[in-house]
Amino acid sequence: MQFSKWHGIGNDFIIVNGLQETAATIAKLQQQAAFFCDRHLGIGADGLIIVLPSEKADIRMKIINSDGSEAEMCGNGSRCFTRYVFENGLLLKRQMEIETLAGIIRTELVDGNDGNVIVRVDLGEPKLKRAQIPMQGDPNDTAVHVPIQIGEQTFYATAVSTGVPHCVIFVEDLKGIDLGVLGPKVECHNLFPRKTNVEFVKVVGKNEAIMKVWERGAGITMACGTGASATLVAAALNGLTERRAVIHLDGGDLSIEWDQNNRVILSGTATQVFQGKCEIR
Ligand SMILES: N[C@@H](CCC[C@H](N)C(=O)O)C(=O)O
Repeated sequence: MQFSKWHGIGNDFIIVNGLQETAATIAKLQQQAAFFCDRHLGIGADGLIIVLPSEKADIRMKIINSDGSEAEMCGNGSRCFTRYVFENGLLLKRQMEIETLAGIIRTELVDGNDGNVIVRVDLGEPKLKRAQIPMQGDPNDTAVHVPIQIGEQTFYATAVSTGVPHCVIFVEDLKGIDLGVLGPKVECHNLFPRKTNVEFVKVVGKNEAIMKVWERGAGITMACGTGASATLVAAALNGLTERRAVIHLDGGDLSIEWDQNNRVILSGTATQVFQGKCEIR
């Protein structure tokens, strides 16, 4: 089977054109996703993306995490997917509608100033998980910023879904956060019955923040597009940033805007690394 390896600022994916594969092969591929994503025994990636036909949109994206679980959506993956389907001639449109388990997202290929191709993703409206804790002074409203207890430590979390669940925690001392220890504890905290992606964030200006991510089903990754988007929404809601900001991640920067129509727009690069062939058993 032919595959391509792509990354969106270091968040990397194996992409397979499922349009030319049988349903049986796609099922096997999905079952073996964890093996293909394994960095020692397989190709190595944070996730596996399969291109499929859609009856509701131009095309469908299936995204499987490196542990084999299926995610509803993927921000960085959708940028890679958009360039992949365009450059391989599977869809000759610079603006496309992509069906995902989180609904239909809209993407657009845009020529950047520096010669880079930028992919813009309209993730739709963010959803807030409002805790049943009355806000001070307003008994009808409920908090978006809630305490979460991890061992001896109490953090304040803002839960936002941008297609997949995110728990955003603002901290002053990002270097003091042991992501490998705290990430899985927050991911599996009982506040999140379907688990969650986890972002620790230091805001460094009204239009700028630094983010580290522990992804549900993948662990520490160099970047997360829906996570950077959830971070911007959480920061703006908490009055920490404006509604447009650059989020700095280990693999590079993403530009996020939460526009006046309540839609979250993510922009960044998508890069092909190599192509190859693998055997499906
Ligand atoms: N890396 C992604 C998110 C992928 C899905 C996530 N691990 C989940 O299970 O929710 C992104 O760029 O958004």
